[in-house]
Amino acid sequence: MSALDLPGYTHVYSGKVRDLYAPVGADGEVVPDRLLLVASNRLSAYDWMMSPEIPDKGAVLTRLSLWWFDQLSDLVPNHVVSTDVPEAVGGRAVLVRKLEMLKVEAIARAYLTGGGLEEYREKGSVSGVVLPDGLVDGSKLPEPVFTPTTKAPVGEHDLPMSPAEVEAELGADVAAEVSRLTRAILARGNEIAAQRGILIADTKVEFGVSPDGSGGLVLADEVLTPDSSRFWPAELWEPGHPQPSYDKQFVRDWLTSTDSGWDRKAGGPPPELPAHVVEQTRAKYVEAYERLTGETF
Ligand SMILES: CCOC(=O)Cn1cc(-c2ncnc(N)c2C#N)cn1
Repeated sequence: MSALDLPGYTHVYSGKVRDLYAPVGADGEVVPDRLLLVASNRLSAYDWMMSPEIPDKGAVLTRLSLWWFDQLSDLVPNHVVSTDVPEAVGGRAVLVRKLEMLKVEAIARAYLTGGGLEEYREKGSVSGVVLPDGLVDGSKLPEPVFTPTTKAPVGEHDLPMSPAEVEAELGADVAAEVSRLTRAILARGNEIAAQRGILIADTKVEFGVSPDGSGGLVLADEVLTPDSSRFWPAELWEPGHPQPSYDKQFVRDWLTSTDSGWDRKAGGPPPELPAHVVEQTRAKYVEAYERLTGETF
């Protein structure tokens, strides 16, 4: 991905679908306590970057994340400073407080699938939490479970962290608070989402602390979006097999159909997405936003 030339900002880092910039002062120095978090229109599926991009995806997910930060403000403070951002990224960027980020991917699961299901099938537990017998793909868990991972370097996979490893990294008190907050955020998310026809199977949040050590945990990054979480359509939930993705199913279905001509196992990149798949996918992001927030995109 080529970084944008944003007057007044310098590019810091690019993830798969989002980019970080730092504001530069009139003196040409980087402003030390702010960052610009930009959501692209890029879509990742099956660990490949899709082409073309999905129009408005960045703006929809930015507005959804801002809405969730507000819904969660009684639970935890957040890093949002302002949406007064350069026109080139208007609507899909947020000016945030620069924090010292915890070196733990704070993941909570309300439904069992993916890596959590694999661990359960091996051990009867996930991240040290023993689960009831007989759970299957898509089973709802008795309550959300904290299943943290490392923050792996680019190109490597995040690795599960045991409770002891999390405590060694964060200290016992902060580890307990990160676990409590992550589970509370997912529980709150599902209280709201389930009423609007969406199940949030799991989510990844990130916390930071103020560089001067003042205050407690601050919720950062993005929150409860289809990029950081598994969104499932509630009306199609049926434990016992992989659930359809709320937002990525059109892409997955087309890529795995004969129409695409793609052989995922062959290891080559996927073909360009056809216009109808791009449009249907955009519509699902807008639909998720409008159903959850009650606002028109
Ligand atoms: C490419 C987008 O960034 C990330 O994926 C994760 N990330 C977040 C930070 C961060 N660093 C300091 N302060 C913050 N408020 C944040 C935030 N959010 C760095 N990487």
